[in-house]
Amino acid sequence: MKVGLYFGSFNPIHIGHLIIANHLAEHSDLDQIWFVVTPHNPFKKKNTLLDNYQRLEMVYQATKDYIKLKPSDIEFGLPQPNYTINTLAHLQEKYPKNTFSLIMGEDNLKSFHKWKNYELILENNDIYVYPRISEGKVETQFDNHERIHHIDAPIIQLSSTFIRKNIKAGKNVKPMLPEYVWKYLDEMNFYR
Ligand SMILES: Nc1ncnc2c1ncn2[C@@H]1O[C@H](COP(=O)(O)OP(=O)(O)OP(=O)(O)O)[C@@H](O)[C@H]1O
Ligand SMILES: O=C(O)c1ccc[n+]([C@@H]2O[C@H](COP(=O)([O-])O)[C@@H](O)[C@H]2O)c1
Repeated sequence: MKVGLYFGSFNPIHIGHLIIANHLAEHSDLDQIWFVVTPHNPFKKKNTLLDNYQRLEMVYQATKDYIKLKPSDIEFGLPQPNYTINTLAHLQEKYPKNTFSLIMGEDNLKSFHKWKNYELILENNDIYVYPRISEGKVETQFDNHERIHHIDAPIIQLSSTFIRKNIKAGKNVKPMLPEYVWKYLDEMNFYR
């Protein structure tokens, strides 16, 4: 089975994440897309980060009606911060018959040369890159790379940071979130 690993903090999952995963589900040869909820991104501080299981529950609820989209808690039991190379090794050992590719926004490709053992990731895995407006440049070493596939799809100007900031400022963010996620965040008073 061909699996696209969509790694993320998902703090919280928003409709942009769903549009991206659904685009890959509909327009690529990936059989499934696993939303891998990351306990701790090595490049990010944890101050506004919700609990792992709360983020996982929102991902579960947001994806449950999509047959090819699955939540994954595989990183919950792995050492933190979570280096993707370690998770890939763990997954490949656990599911030797699967082929794993990565899915990421273009912002992550711009810092990909700083990831642990990124050359090894590229030796063994394809990467699907979703366009995103962000600061910085993609390193030239990644230009026309045979493992890196740029997706031609509508740009989505949405981020979890923007949603968190707007919730804090008391703004209505309902259209940016899956229905369950909006209700859950509202009831729990998160990010206020
Ligand atoms: N609007 C978007 N367009 C393209 N890629 C996106 C978009 N939103 C998120 N992604 C990608 O989805 C993955 C998971 O993202 P993440 O959970 O960090 O969301 P985020 O909106 O970037 O969050 P934050 O604002 O907290 O950094 C990353 O690879 C990120 O690049
Ligand atoms: O492996 C690394 O060196 C590395 C460096 C930065 C980010 N990552 C991973 O990239 C994923 C995207 O994170 P985020 O917070 O942008 O959603 C998440 O799973 C991080 O653990 C991984």
